[in-house]
Amino acid sequence: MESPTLTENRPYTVPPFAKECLEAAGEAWHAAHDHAFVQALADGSLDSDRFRFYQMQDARYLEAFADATSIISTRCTDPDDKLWFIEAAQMAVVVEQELHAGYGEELGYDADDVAQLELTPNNRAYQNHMIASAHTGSLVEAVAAITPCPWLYVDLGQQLEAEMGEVPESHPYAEWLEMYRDPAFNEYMDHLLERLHRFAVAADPAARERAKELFVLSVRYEWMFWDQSWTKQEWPV
Ligand SMILES: Cc1ncc(CN)c(N)n1
Repeated sequence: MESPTLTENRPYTVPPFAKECLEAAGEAWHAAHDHAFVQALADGSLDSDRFRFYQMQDARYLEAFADATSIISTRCTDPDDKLWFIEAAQMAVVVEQELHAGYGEELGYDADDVAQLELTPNNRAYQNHMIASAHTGSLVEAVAAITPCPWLYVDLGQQLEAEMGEVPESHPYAEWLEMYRDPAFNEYMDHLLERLHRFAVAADPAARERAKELFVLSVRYEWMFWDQSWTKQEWPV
């Protein structure tokens, strides 16, 4: 089935700059949706070792996402923007803790195991990319680098919902699938994409171009995150 990911049909507003970013990411966006890890996660055939690998790396990734959004909050001058990014950081930490509590118990790891985990090359590179953009980019660049994280998953959750319908209780990854199709994310996306667009309008053309590049890089890193979990990536030396 052709993924509906580049169409206009989303239950939240996609302002012009966000649309430009999405179009720039085109092929990588589709590739991330179509990765073998995602297909296996959706049809339930993914082995639990790969899922465990993904979840543990992801718990650490979400800590970096929370750090990046916290840094962005310090760079916002508008109090509503500041608060929104603080809340986004808080939400990422809460989600991470829920993942530990739920899948951690089932898959046999705890918060200490996650803390001691060696990050894969791809995870480390993605984290550094977000944190560096948050520190050194203009506001629109900083936000562009963190946007694919929620957007790609929300898009994927809604695409899978359209394809699969209700998730059977017996599905091994039902909780994960249910989480990213939660309609509460539509409001989150409205707020995030509105800010991305507003910061782009306030930026100069060169910063807008750089922001688009950072957005595309994050989409590529999203593909690489699935891939590292599929191959259980290790450092080559
Ligand atoms: C790597 C990654 N990207 C996105 C998400 C969804 N917030 C996540 N949990 N992990």
